Amino acid sequence: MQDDTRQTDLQNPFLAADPKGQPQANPEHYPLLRPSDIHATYNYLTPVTPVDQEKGEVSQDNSGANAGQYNMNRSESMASFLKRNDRVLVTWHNLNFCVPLTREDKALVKQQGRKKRNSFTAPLTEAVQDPHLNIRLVGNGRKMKQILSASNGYAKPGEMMAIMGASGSGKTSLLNVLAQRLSLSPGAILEGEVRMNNRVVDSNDFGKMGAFVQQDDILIETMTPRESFTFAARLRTTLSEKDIPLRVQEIIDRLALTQCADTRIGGVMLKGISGGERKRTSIGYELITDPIVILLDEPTSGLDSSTALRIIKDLKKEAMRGKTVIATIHQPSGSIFMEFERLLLLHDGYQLYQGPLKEITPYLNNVLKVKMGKYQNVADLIIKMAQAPGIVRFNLSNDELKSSYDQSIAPKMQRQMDAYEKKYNGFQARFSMIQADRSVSGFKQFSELFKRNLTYLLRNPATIRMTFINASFVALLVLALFWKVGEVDLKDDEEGTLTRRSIFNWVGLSFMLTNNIMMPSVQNVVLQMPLQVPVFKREIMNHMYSPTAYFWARTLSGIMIQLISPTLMTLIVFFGLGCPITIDNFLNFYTISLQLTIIGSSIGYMCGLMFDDDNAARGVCMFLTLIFMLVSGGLNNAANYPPVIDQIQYVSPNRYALEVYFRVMSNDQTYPSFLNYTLTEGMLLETLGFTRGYAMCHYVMGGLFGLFMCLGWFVIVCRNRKV
Ligand SMILES: Nc1ncnc2c1ncn2[C@@H]1O[C@H](COP(=O)(O)OP(=O)(O)OP(=O)(O)O)[C@@H](O)[C@H]1O
Repeated sequence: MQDDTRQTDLQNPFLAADPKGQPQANPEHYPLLRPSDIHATYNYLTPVTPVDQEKGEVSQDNSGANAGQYNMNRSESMASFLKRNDRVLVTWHNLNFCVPLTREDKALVKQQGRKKRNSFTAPLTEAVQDPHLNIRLVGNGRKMKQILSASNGYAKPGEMMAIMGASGSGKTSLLNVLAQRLSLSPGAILEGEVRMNNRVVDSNDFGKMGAFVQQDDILIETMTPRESFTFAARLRTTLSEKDIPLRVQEIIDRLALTQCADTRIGGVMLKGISGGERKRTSIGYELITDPIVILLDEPTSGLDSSTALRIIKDLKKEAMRGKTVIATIHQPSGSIFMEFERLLLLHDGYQLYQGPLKEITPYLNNVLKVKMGKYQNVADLIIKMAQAPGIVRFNLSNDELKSSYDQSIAPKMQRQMDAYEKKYNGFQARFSMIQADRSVSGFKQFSELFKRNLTYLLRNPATIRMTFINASFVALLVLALFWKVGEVDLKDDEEGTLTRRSIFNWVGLSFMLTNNIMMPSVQNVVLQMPLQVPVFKREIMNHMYSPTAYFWARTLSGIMIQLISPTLMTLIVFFGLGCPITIDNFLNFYTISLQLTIIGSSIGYMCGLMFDDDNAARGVCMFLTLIFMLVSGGLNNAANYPPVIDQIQYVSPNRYALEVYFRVMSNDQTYPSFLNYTLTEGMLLETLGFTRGYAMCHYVMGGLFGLFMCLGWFVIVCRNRKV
């Protein structure tokens, strides 16, 4: 038995260079397990003889799967199983995928009102079928939209498979099902199985050994490709700090990103690398983990033909390294189309063709009797055929395409799939470098995310500039309105006019400060939340880090930037208000401004995480801040609220902040004597209902910060517990 060399991909022993220097899968180098790795319960078989005697693909397969075979102990975890496998046959069996009806679907169903018994029966349903909308009734009589219907198929290692079909035919849904990304479709029902090397995968398995490249390039725009790859390598691989730069450079070279490796990725607001480079960066971000299976949703969309071809050729190289590559593709050029080995054609969730690319033309000519022009692009023709069969041949219908597939292709495909499953059953090779079980500590996840988010914020000039401009503008406005309002001599104010005026000013000042610090801190966070949510969703689905690590890193780094605002505000405003300049007053003023800011941010995070819809998040934030403002004691006397409203002021940060600002102004003043009594600070505070005191206000503000942060953390954990 050969030795299982546990090498990294930098010295991939499974590749042999062909004379042109292209990496080639080398069947002779597939290592088997070391004797020490053999679990006692593995039942080793002698090298497998070709399992399928049928002429065709299986007997011609040179993927090296015959090198050895064992039956996996069912109690063994998928993680340890996959560690021994780097060549994965992906198969899927009888997939029926239904999603809840959208409001538009329901309206359509109502309109059509025509219900017909469904011809195919799956245990899932009793059914009603409509020609435009596949409706199924699930167990409890609920109607659902069927997106994939009895889909079977396989993709082999070393090959690239194209999934084609018109828009809405179910390509992305199939890819999502293969990647077990079911959390993207809440309420969806999936029947059938996805297997890898004949082992049924569950929702946690794919992220540990495969990669999914989404259609949209979801990247942090202020980072460079090199920084992005390094971040992914730190959190998703077991490579040492010494090896990470080498691995990153290897990916950069492999995807020809050298020229832009240190340029910011950019986005809508920030010019960065080109569209093709962005797409290759997205692919590299996933390839950094050296995944065994690579799924890509429309990797060429929006790119010019030469860039698209280049990307497909890059992917082809990955397939030649022994990876299983499956990509959905929409109207490819002839040259791109010819790079694929295998094709799956979908229409409304049904399969119309599946097999080697080279067999599509004979199938069209001989079975479907479709005449092709000499220079016709086959890819164009089959897309047209899937959309409107009558265009490519008179009288050709979708029903004929389906029945032709069922009769001519499905049985043979099924036999080949069974044969391959036997052949790849438990096939073993080198260790995968993806972290099967996340071994990066929670603290490491936190520190990497903290660094990334801080860099993101600091490199975002607009954010920093706006923070400075906003804080300075508000501070100057406050000074313009309340310049030296604390510097009045009340001593001989026997009429009390000056005193009333001053108290009115101090309350107004405190109210304005409270709102102008709280509101921007809430809004800054809520407005920024949507920018990073797609990145979070993608990474959390890849199990890169935990929601807890993300939450604390994101909020604490965000709050650090937010602290600029109250600091600037205090420095500009405090000395111009005419309040007694003492250390105590300054510290109280500054501390309460900081506390108000961080509470505002925590409310923003809590609401931003609670809703997917930005408008809903903004709406709830506005509502909360408005309520807190109304019970702050700035608009009416804090001692005189009606009973229910009175309770709200206990959780209103504005209420405590306003009291502290007022105390700073009223502190150390010399109060006048009237006919019957002498006004004191205590009397004044009691009359206005500001009776909590400095210490209590600061403690409660600390508690409220903790409360809103914990609520935000609770929301993010609950909302992502099923990912
Ligand atoms: N979670 C869902 N809820 C409701 N409808 C859905 C859901 N997922 C997919 N669909 C619907 O299923 C159909 C197939 O969607 P899918 O995204 O798989 O198509 P596609 O072939 O990838 O299309 P395109 O090429 O335009 O991306 C579409 O009509 C889509 O609106």
